[in-house]
Amino acid sequence: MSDIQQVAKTAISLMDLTSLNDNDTDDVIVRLCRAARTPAGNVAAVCVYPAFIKTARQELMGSDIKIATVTNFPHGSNNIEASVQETLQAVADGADEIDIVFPYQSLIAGDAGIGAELVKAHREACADHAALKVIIESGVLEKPELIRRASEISIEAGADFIKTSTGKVHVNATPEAARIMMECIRASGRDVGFKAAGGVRTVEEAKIYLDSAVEIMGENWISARHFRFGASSLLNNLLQTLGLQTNNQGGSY
Ligand SMILES: O=C[C@H](O)COP(=O)(O)O
Repeated sequence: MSDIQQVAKTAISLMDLTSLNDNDTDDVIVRLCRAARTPAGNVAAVCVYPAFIKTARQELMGSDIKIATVTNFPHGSNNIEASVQETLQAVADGADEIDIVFPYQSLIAGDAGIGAELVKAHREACADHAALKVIIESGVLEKPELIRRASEISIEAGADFIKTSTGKVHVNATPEAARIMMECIRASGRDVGFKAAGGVRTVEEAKIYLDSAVEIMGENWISARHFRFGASSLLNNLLQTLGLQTNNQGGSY
């Protein structure tokens, strides 16, 4: 197996195979869950809207593939009570992982406190039942000091992962933001993971993030416990890199 094929195989095992479209249906999510079991091994998780947790649960029963969902999504409101209700419901419905959007607009406006409070409240809501992944929307925060601040606040408040992006804004994951975020994880000394999400579509792009992760966190850190790709359109490219046939010609979920 060539180096790039090894990257493709690793990236499959680290993928949150995502469908977060307004026109998603049960059928779309069933197909997503079937695609999640690839000839090169299972992806780490599927990521779906809360309305489809039960469908995914049923389809993935008996597999090791986690069910991730999104709350406070995609705008990152500062409404703690409403967003916590969404998370509690998602956990009750059987989500294994909750990707919440940090109130990034509040941080840009100078309020760091609300982000800390919101993440802490979601930490409590997830308790030991679900992993908490915090989306900081790095492309909108834009400035390195804001990306750093949102990462530090989220880590301090109990995030299990920090995640770059919703995939719903103009600038999503970038290698620069990824480096800043992983450097914050390293500096914190905490057992926190990183998720590059939004706009990652090729094995070559995936390799850039993995190379940075190895450089900053070390090779042993790379596993689904610590590193994920959130992607709707990466899987076909990885399977093609491995010389495996795919039925989904569109390459996008
Ligand atoms: O969390 C994952 C993102 O929403 C996926 O974004 P993407 O559709 O650009 O791959």
